[in-house]
Order: sequence, then C-alpha cells, then structure tokens
Amino acid sequence: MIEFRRVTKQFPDGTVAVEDVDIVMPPHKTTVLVGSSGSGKTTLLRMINRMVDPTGGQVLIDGMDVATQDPVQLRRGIGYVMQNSGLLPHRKVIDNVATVPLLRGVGKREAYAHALELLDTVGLDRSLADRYPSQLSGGQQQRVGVARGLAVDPNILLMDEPFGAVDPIVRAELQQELLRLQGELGKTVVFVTHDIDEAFLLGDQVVIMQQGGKISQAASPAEILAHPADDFVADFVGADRGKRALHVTEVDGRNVVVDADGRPAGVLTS
Ligand SMILES: Nc1ncnc2c1ncn2[C@@H]1O[C@H](COP(=O)(O)OP(=O)(O)OP(=O)(O)O)[C@@H](O)[C@H]1O
Repeated sequence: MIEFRRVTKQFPDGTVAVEDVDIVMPPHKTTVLVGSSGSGKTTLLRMINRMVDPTGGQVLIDGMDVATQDPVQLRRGIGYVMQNSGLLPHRKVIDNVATVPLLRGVGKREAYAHALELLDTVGLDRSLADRYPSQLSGGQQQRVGVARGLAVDPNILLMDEPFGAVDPIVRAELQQELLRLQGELGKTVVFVTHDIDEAFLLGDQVVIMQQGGKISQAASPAEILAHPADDFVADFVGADRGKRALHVTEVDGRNVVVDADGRPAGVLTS
C-alpha cells in the first residue's frame, strides 16, 4: 500500500506543485491520476520513488517512510514506465530490459532468459530482442518500456503517460494489454494520464487533480460518474467527453452510463 499523508511539494522557485495531499493507493489495484497539464500528477508520482522529495508530509510504502530509504535502492524495486518509453537508444531491446536486474547483481544468463520471458509477457516477438529501439514502432517501444518496468518484478509499477505518444488504435491495444497484464500480475499500479476515458478504463481508483496540486476527488469510476464531488469534477468528466452530460442510470440491474441525449456510452462493471 502507498500512502500520502499531508504531502506538499513546493519547488525552490516557489511553485506549489502538490498541496496537502492525503491519499491511499491500495495494493494490487490500479490508481490513475488524471488532471489537466500542470496539476501536479507527475510530481505526485515521482514522490513515490524519490525522484522528487516532498517539502511537507510523508509518503509511506507498506507503512515505511520512503524518506528513510536510499533512493537508488528504492528505485530498483519500483518499476517506472514513461512516455516515449525512455529506452537507451544505443542498447538492444534485450539489454534495455535486462539492465536493472544486471545492476542488481542478477547473473547474465538468468537476466537475459528472464528478459526474453518478459518480451512474451508484453506480447512482443522474441525476434525483436536484438533490434535497437529506433528499429521498433512506437507501440513496440512502449511494450519494451513496460517489460523493462517489470524486469525487477516490482510490487509497484509507476506509469507516467506511457501511452501518450502513440496513435489512438495502438493506444487502445496497449490499454487492453495493460488490463490483461494487471489481471495476471496484480501489481500496485500508479498511472498518470490527461485522458479521462483512459482513467475510467484502467483505474480501480481514479484521482482527479486540479491546478495547484489538490485532489478534487478520489473514488471508483462509478462513484465519480454517479456523484461528482464538485462542479470542477462534473465539468472535467463532462468536458473531456465532448461536453456530453454523462450520468449513470440503472438498466436491468446494471449501471449504464448515458449521455445527455440518453445514448448509452458504456456499462460500469464496478
Ligand atoms: N523542477 C521544477 N521546478 C519548478 N516548478 C516545477 C518543477 N517541476 C514541475 N514544476 C511545476 O509544478 C507544477 C506541476 O507540474 P507536474 O509536472 O507535476 O504537472 P502534471 O500534472 O504532471 O503536468 P503535465 O500533464 O503537463 O505533465 C507545474 O506548474 C510545473 O510547472
């Protein structure tokens, strides 16, 4: 479990990126941070693995304050996947995936065998192992990024707009892959996105952030759609969906999302 207790981050220039945030991210679930640009999502995410340190409050992992842990050690146990995959361009796919385990002292043979298995896990053909990142499509690169994030078998996987740079069709494929993977692996995933549809699709818990790094609402997608906490959330949920006033209605015992004209937009499963 990841817990933020009254966490604030003020950068040296005075910018308050995150203010007084309390949030619990439950184990084996996906928490999605969503909000407009500059609302503090990335800063919040990076405080989990100490790429950023808070200026107030505490971040705890399984009850232990991350501030007491060595940042390098901490990061080696937490998977991190970013936009544009973050792969090392001059190293082959297989080396990119095996890098962190090798740094942690895993033997070469074992690290490479596991890296090949991880290519299977993320749906990549093993024949791509010897290519360089520039010889892959954007979607394939993102899959390698996910494989690399999983290479140390972390309990926690941080994903910062991992599908932001690929086209909508590939993005939809990657989202489905992540749902499948999460069904199998059950990691504690923290995922950042601008896209409310992506947030509702992937998140067990969706955290809606607003400018100034404050949380407007943290709840399940069903709860947010049914009971937006305030006008900001109602607007955000509606605006990103083409200004349709979405609401939830019950049909044959199921929660169906419909727009202002009564057209069904989807069925809620939780
Ligand atoms: N190193 C820094 N120094 C000063 N201000 C910073 C620094 N990093 C981020 N900020 C500011 O903190 C605020 C939150 O930034 P952050 O990157 O966390 O937002 P975000 O919601 O992830 O945005 P985006 O969706 O555009 O990536 C912004 O106003 C940003 O300009």
